[in-house]
Order: sequence, then C-alpha cells, then structure tokens
Amino acid sequence: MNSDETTGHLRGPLALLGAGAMGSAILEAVLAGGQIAAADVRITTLDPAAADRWRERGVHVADDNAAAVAGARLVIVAVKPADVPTVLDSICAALPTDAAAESAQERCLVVSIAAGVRLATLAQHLPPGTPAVRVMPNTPALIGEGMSALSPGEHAGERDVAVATALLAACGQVVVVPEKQQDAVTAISGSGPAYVFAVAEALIDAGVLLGLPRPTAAQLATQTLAGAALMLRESGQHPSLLREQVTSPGGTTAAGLREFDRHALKSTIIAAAEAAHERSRQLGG
Ligand SMILES: NC(=O)C1=CN([C@@H]2O[C@H](COP(=O)(O)OP(=O)(O)OC[C@H]3O[C@@H](n4cnc5c(N)ncnc54)[C@H](OP(=O)(O)O)[C@@H]3O)[C@@H](O)[C@H]2O)C=CC1
Ligand SMILES: O=C(O)[C@@H]1CCC=N1
Repeated sequence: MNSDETTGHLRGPLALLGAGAMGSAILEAVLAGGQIAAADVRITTLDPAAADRWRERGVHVADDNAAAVAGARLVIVAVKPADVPTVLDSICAALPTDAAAESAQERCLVVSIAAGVRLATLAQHLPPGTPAVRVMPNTPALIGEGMSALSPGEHAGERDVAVATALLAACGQVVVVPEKQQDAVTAISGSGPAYVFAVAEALIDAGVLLGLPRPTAAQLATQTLAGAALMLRESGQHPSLLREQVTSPGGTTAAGLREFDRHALKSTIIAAAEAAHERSRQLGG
C-alpha cells in the first residue's frame, strides 16, 4: 500500500500533473504536513520560473507527464477539465497495468481534482483496473483549512480511500460522497471560497465608501469574516441563531440585513450555486 496507516504518511513517489493554483495548494499542504518528502515528489510544469522554485524546494521537475508518473504510487491530476483525457492518454503506458500490479505495493492510485470530470471518463483513459478517486478540494487547502469531498471509483478499495484521505487530510477536512453529489459539492465548497472573497471585496469597498482607510477596511472585513466563520464552525450553532445574536432590536444590523432581503441576497447566492452546479455538469460532458 502507499500510505502508512499509523502515521498517515504517504509512500512516494507522488506525481503532480498540473502545478497550477489548486495542484500547488495541495502540494504545499502535503509538504508542510510532512505527509511526504519533497524528494519523493515529481511535478511537471511548462513555466521555467515555477520549475526553478520547485527545484529549490527539492521537488523533482520531470521532463514530461509520462516520466513523472513512471514508478509513482500516487498521481494527482490537477490540469483543467478539458485537458484531463489528453493528459491521461499521455501517461497510460507509464502506469502499471492491472496484471502487472501484482501487489498492493505496486498499485498506483490516480486522484483527479478536475471539476466535472467523471470517474467513468477517468476509467476510459486509464489502464483497466487502475484505482481512481474523484476529488473536489478547495484553495484554503494551502493553509490546511480546505474542504475536500472524495468519491472512490470502481477499482478503488478501502486502502486507496485511506491513501486519498491521508493526502487530503493534510489540506483540511475530508468527506466521502457518492459521485452523483460531486457537481453540487463543486458548487458549494469548490467554488465557495470565491464567493466569500467576493463578499470580502464588497465589504472592504463599502468601508472605503463610508470613509475608512482601505487598510483599516481590509483588516475589519478580513477579521470579521474569519471570526464569524470560526464561530460558526466552533459553536456548531445554526447560522440563523448566530445572526439573531448580532441583530439588536431596532439596531444597525436589522437595518443592514433588510437591504439583503430587498436585493434578494439569498436568492442570488442560490442562483450562483445553481449556475456553478450546471457548469460542473457541462464540464463533465
Ligand atoms: N482553483 C480551484 O479553486 C480549484 C480547481 N480545481 C480543479 O483543479 C484543476 C486545475 O485548476 P486550477 O489550478 O484552478 O488551474 P490552473 O490553470 O491554475 O492550473 C492548471 C495547471 O495545469 C498546467 N497544465 C496544462 N496542461 C498541462 C499538461 N499537459 N501537463 C501538465 N500540466 C499542464 C497548467 O500550466 P500552464 O498554465 O502553463 O498551461 C497549469 O499550471 C481544474 O481541473 C479545476 O477544475 C478543483 C477545485 C478547486
Ligand atoms: O472554477 C472552477 O472551475 C474550479 C472548480 C471549483 C473551483 N474552481
């Protein structure tokens, strides 16, 4: 197997195909958590500056995707959804075939984080029997505060799920969901950080409009979002209850929240999630 069940350490080599925003965030988290050593990681990138930065960190930058995955025990596919079939086709010959992977030690688990791309599509472009897991992570993985939902494919066993879970636990919280829920997950936690950052931007701009210096507005908005999010998580209370505690009778919050209702904020957020859900379905073809 490719994870130590007692320590959660991953056994390399690990290949990361697509060291962009999300792939890099996962790699940073796994390296920071000590789940794997940099020397056990291979990446591919066309960006010479990024290649130099990773090399300085001790990560091996392979010449191409096939070279990166040769002998790997864990492959993370983090390219754009449309590029997944081509990338898988390019590594197929470098992966163990079902017959060749005689022991669990030799199995190579493929983890795809591509939005919308279904397990059936992964299977079509991988050697028969290759264990695969579909995952939807999010960028707070970079600081170990991510949310990942994973769905195991037909050939992924308990040990493969344990390996994927060990990988993603370095990034934050992990849940296992049926694949049919992945488009909804993408709409909520995958895209969710962007919704929150958009709210942060609006709150900062509002502070500036009301006369605050921008750095002060940014500090107030950032700590308010962080504090509220932590309170929500740590109290376990329903958000409506926490909102009521802020809303003094006849006070400022009620006046502000009335504008949320007037401009249909809740419907807007639901519509945004529905649009993201639909886009995830489209990306899956
Ligand atoms: N960003 C996010 O919050 C999340 C993203 N995802 C998923 O992660 C995947 C990547 O998204 P994101 O990180 O945002 O996108 P990026 O564009 O930042 O990353 C994609 C990376 O893949 C590289 N790449 C392109 N073609 C190849 C190839 N043939 N071989 C190896 N690398 C290649 C790109 O290099 P170059 O730029 O040089 O073309 C780029 O570095 C997507 O499938 C997305 O759905 C999932 C959850 C959240
Ligand atoms: O925007 C996207 O398509 C990716 C998937 C979820 C977050 N970012």
